[in-house]
Amino acid sequence: MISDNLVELHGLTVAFDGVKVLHGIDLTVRRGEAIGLVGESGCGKSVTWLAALGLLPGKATVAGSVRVDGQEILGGPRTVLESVRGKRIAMIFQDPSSSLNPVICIGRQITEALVIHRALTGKAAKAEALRLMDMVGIPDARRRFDLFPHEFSGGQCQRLMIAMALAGEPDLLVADEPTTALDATIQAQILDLLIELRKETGMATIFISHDLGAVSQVCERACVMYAGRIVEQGTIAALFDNPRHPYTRGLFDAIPRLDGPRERLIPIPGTVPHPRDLPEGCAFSPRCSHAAADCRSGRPNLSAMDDGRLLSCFHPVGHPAGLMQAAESRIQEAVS
Ligand SMILES: Nc1ncnc2c1ncn2[C@@H]1O[C@H](COP(=O)(O)OP(=O)(O)OP(=O)(O)O)[C@@H](O)[C@H]1O
Repeated sequence: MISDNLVELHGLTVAFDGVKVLHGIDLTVRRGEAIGLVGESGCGKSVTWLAALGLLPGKATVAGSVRVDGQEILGGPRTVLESVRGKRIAMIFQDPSSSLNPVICIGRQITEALVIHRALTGKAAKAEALRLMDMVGIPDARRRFDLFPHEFSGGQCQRLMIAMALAGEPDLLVADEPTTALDATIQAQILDLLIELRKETGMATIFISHDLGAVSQVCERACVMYAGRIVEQGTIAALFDNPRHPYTRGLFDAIPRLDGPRERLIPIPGTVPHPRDLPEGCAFSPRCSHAAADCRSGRPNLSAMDDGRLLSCFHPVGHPAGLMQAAESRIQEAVS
């Protein structure tokens, strides 16, 4: 029987030149689901997936386990990793130039991906490349098949990068800040495209973003990362309505809200520590207004709460599960 779990990360750690930047990430991605990874710059969001896909430079030391459909891909033969990368799991980045070759026309680049991942050739490969260009919303694909990346706009290059990623019919698309470099209207279009493609193909999505609003549109679940660890994980509803880690709350307080009276934005004081200089105990404690002596001496484990979320905090904020569930059922009643 095929398990519901598509990708399982267990104790994933990464060090660069002996300095640990990722401290044992555990995360299960189920088939078809969309999970957001959020946190300030430098928290380890990108490194998590670059490590899982063997895309980090040679100086990185990666340990732990990455299973795809139960098969270990970390530290195994290169052929196993290559059979997964691009085909089972594809990754797209903020900057399309990291994936698109400027001196090869777009049609050929997508066709080559189809040759590699799906062994399509000739007319069949071209027809499929055109279908993918059409699917990601490139108008007049047939006429633009022979154009080069610089002949497309930034948003269209992002769409073309997504088309290349789809060439292998991946089970999981990892989208690393895919909209950050785009203006607001194009950002919204790319988000809609990701949502549509997931509906159409049933692929799972990891959405890495600073933009909590975008995460809530695309994902059902989110992981909040801080200093190389997951500090809170739960459904979008649970995290947005009732953040329990002071860091999650801090991220929300620091963004403008469009859905209510304009409140003062409260930035989180201080900055993310350098991985070389992590404080004792909870890494967030020096920036946390709720921190007590125990936070500075010990580090809380990531543990399951009554409402199903995972939390790593000795002194959570917000409401315990019971109150939250009552609030959720009131919301349900109000909308039904
Ligand atoms: N190639 C590298 N060599 C050394 N350190 C690195 C390398 N890549 C990442 N790091 C370090 O690993 C840590 C995690 O970086 P990562 O890029 O995963 O953060 P992030 O949460 O994705 O941030 P951003 O949102 O800015 O991309 C940071 O301290 C970063 O400086």
